[in-house]
Amino acid sequence: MLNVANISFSYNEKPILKNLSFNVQQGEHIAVVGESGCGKSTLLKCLYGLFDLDAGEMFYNETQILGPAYHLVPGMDFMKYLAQDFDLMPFITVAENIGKYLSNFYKEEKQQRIKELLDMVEMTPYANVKAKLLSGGQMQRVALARAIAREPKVLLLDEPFSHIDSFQKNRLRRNLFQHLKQANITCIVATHDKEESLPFADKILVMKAGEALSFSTPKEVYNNPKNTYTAALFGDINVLNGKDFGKTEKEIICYPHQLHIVPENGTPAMVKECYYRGADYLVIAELQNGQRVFVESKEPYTTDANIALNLLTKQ
Ligand SMILES: Nc1ncnc2c1ncn2[C@@H]1O[C@H](COP(=O)(O)OP(=O)(O)OP(=O)(O)O)[C@@H](O)[C@H]1O
Repeated sequence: MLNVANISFSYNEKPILKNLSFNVQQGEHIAVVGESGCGKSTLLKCLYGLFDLDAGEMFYNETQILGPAYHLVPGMDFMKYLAQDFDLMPFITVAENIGKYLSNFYKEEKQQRIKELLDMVEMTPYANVKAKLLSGGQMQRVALARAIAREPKVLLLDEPFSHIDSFQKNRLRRNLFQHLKQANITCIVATHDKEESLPFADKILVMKAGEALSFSTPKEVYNNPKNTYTAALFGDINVLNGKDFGKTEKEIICYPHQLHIVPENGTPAMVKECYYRGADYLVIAELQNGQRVFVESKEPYTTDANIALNLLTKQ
């Protein structure tokens, strides 16, 4: 188990992490989410032992995670940390980069493992290409394969798919996260992308200005966001006055798919903008009090069309 207890950290006296605590069971997948600059990367670096904490403690089972003041070479050997820069060796091949930390003693096993990893990140055709000739997305895939080559106990990933195009991203995520689950590797991923946190994480840590706002399952965080900050991490949101929609609750946070356009007996609104999104349309409509709201719709609407809205929430 990874146990993080009341940790705080500052860069040059500027407080960045503020009294964070959470526990992660072996094999769990944690997504760390929050607006840019809230401290996600700094948290991963602290967890890896790259910095000395101002306060608090971190343990992996009985081993305390300590910073550079206690280690000649910072970083814990049972963990792998994949930073946003990939740090590949440019003049050796893709296969050699992936096998860099694998033992040369068992040559056949090493080649087999490299083959498996190349397959997983869909880089087999590039096995013999020098790393310096790869695109950013290809480098990121090789760096991912290298990070898990020796099966760490804990894997820390900072925006691991940021350079990978959407054709490959989803498949790659499924390949990687399934592999980590099967191998019982604990995985902590800093991400901006709800497609990465909601489907794969066991728990989501929501951070704001270095503090933990919540640490809960994706369903709980998404369905019952404690505040507009949390809800807005998953896309457009509406903050409605419940009374405008026949509810008693005063302030209601809802997503565009929870507002439905109905034929009649709804809250009147006028369409202002309409955007095609592939599977549906995002309609921006104005209520009679002037508030603009986001509504998901199967049909397109023209500007100035009069519509009626129904709010579907638990309240
Ligand atoms: N080496 C550093 N020295 C001083 N301040 C830093 C350093 N690295 C980061 N910071 C500051 O610490 C804060 C947190 O940065 P961090 O990179 O951890 O955020 P983040 O949530 O990962 O952001 P992003 O999502 O944009 O990657 C920011 O205000 C940043 O400017």
